Amino acid sequence: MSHVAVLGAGSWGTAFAKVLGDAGRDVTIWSRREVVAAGIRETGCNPHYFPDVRLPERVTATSDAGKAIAGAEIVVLAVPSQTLRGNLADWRPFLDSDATLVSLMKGIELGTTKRMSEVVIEAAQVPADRVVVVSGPNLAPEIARGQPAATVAAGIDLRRATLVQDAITTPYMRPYTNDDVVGAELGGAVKNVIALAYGIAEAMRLGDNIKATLITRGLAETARLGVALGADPLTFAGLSGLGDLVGTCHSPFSRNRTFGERLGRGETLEQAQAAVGQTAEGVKSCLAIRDLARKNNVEMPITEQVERVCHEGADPREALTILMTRTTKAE
Ligand SMILES: NC(=O)C1=CN([C@@H]2O[C@H](COP(=O)(O)OP(=O)(O)OC[C@H]3O[C@@H](n4cnc5c(N)ncnc54)[C@H](O)[C@@H]3O)[C@@H](O)[C@H]2O)C=CC1
Ligand SMILES: O=C(CO)COP(=O)(O)O
Repeated sequence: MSHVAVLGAGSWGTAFAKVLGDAGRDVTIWSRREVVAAGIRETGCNPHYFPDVRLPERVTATSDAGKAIAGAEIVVLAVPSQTLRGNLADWRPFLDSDATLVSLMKGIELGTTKRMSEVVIEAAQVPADRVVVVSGPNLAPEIARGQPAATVAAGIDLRRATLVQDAITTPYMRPYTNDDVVGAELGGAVKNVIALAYGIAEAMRLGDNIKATLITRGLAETARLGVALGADPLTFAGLSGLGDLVGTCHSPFSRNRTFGERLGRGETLEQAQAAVGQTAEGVKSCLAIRDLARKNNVEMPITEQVERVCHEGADPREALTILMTRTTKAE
């Protein structure tokens, strides 16, 4: 069995590599920074993300992307959504003509409003059936510690989705296949925006009723956009929809929720960014999702207000008033 390359040594790339290793795969992690790759090789842990989590012996690391990718049957992409296109331009010469590309990203590209699998298809110049999206309630710190979780491997080619499912099945990870790539990706990207709103509500101590409302109406606007783009509405009731939305909103590990809490306490975007450090995809993706919704004549009121708070300096209290005083309508 050939090895798996995981491109990106951040929080999810590292935890995902551990899952693959625990499932019996040989894994090479690519890190942009040699110091991180060397740290993994020398200590068997990723000292920058999970210093207390021992990676399986089958997991190694390099800062040479060509070495990581060469001969890999599965190439996992675990970088920030907004850098993916540029990264793939560098990696394309190394990609095998039949490798399955796995997208872990939960964002929408700024400017193009493309989903991550669309970016992969364009930038890596591969047919759509080679891409599998993995998405679900998968907070990396829990998975790195072996706490149980489930996820979805979504691909239009069931053979490749099953290949990925098999490669990440462990006693603590239960993956399901699905053929709704659009639904899986939108669920993952929009839940980050809703988690920002949830975090704001949490910090402002607005109560549990409004937090439940944000989850429910957030899912409604996610599904509205998804259906307009061809997704199966049922996908949004699954792990990559409701599952991820609830998991992210509830978890103190969520960078998006934490970012929202900081905004809700009155911090600026820059202050919140400096404090959170890691990728909080919703902050940039809220712009792209708002644009995608407008292009498709889909109403996404929560996303609109999150974008105003993040990028237009709107006061969260005013954003809430706008949401609460919209024209009343049927559910
Ligand atoms: N952390 C989590 O619990 C989960 C994250 N995700 C998604 O996975 C994706 C990656 O997130 P994380 O690993 O958590 O983020 P992270 O912030 O922990 O790590 C991102 C990694 O990308 C690297 N990076 C930054 N700029 C880069 C560039 N220009 N080129 C190449 N690499 C660059 C960073 O050095 C870091 O190693 C995101 O789309 C996120 O939404 C999905 C499920 C769970
Ligand atoms: O996608 C995630 C859990 O499924 C991680 O969420 P955050 O990026 O908000 O930490």
